[in-house]
Amino acid sequence: MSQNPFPLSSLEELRSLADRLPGADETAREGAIARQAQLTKPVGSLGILEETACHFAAWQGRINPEIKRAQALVFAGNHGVVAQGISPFPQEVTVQMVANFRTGGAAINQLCRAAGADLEVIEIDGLNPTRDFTVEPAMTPEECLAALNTGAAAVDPEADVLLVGEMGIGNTTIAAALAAGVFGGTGADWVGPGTGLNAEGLIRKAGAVDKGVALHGHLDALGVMAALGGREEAAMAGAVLGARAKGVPVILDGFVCCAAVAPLFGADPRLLDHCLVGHASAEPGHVKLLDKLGKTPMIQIGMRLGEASGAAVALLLVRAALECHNGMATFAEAGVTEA
Ligand SMILES: O=C(O)c1ccc[n+]([C@@H]2O[C@H](COP(=O)([O-])O)[C@@H](O)[C@H]2O)c1
Ligand SMILES: Cc1cc2nc[nH]c2cc1C
Repeated sequence: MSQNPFPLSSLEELRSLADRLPGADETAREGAIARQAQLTKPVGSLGILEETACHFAAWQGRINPEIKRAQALVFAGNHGVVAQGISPFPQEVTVQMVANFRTGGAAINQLCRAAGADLEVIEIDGLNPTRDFTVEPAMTPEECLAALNTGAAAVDPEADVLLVGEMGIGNTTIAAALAAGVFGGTGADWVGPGTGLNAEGLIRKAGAVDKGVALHGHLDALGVMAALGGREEAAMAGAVLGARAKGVPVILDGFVCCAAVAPLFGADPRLLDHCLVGHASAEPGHVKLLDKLGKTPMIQIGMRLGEASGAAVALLLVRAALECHNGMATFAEAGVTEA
């Protein structure tokens, strides 16, 4: 296990970071798989609950993983590209929803209570909007790095799991641009209605993504993160890496969260190995993006809210998975005849 490499001093460091970050504990994973085979159920009959328990064993480094402290981080940011008319909501909704998170009135407050997670909301750069990527790079590499380091620093090393989410009017356009910038394709391939954009707006949104990709799409995955991304997206990428450095498994949220970490995958796919994807969002780009990232979502229940809500619902299933894994009797203990 290596030293905590944060704060990073340049985005370039991401290229070799996977070699400096801890990997999975394969002995713990094997032990968990062996335990699953001995529990009083036909092998495989608990479906993804079994794989989930083994994932947590590998990334917590113990055969019997536990969740005492679940940390949910919601990063908030604003985006210059809203000037292109790509969201039905005005930019001031970002700060208003941050206030709603703080007073406990948002969906994520209720879901964190239901799932037993502690919520923290972090406004990146005081919600100062990025620049409009259809005109110029959204961020300088230095601004992007600052947001990434903020995200990495926010992770509690005592947490047993991290849920990652965001709030930012316009950021489904950022997500589409990041997906196109990292994996190719046109704006139309990656955009969707987000918070409820109409058909005319969708054409503008796809056009904005195409314009941004034409301007900045020649850049590599890390260049794309700064030029087409957003501050809360960079912070989410940083939190995912900070969690890896601190030995904390991660549950990713929807389209925006997964697009935020796509540049990490572009730099080195191993950087996402400790992450589960909580759900498949109804935003149409998400399922396509998960295919590119090689990730299977835990659930698909038509959610498309963001703010870590899908990750919080998935945490309920992770808790169910670990209760079974740790609490069930083996065939030998229960005196049940094996196949
Ligand atoms: O991540 C998703 O799957 C997702 C899908 C649709 C909407 N959102 C949320 O909606 C906001 C962005 O939507 P928009 O239409 O303003 O781009 C932002 O605050 C996200 O949290 C998020
Ligand atoms: C009301 C509202 C709540 C949200 N939560 C995450 N993104 C959001 C966007 C809007 C518009």
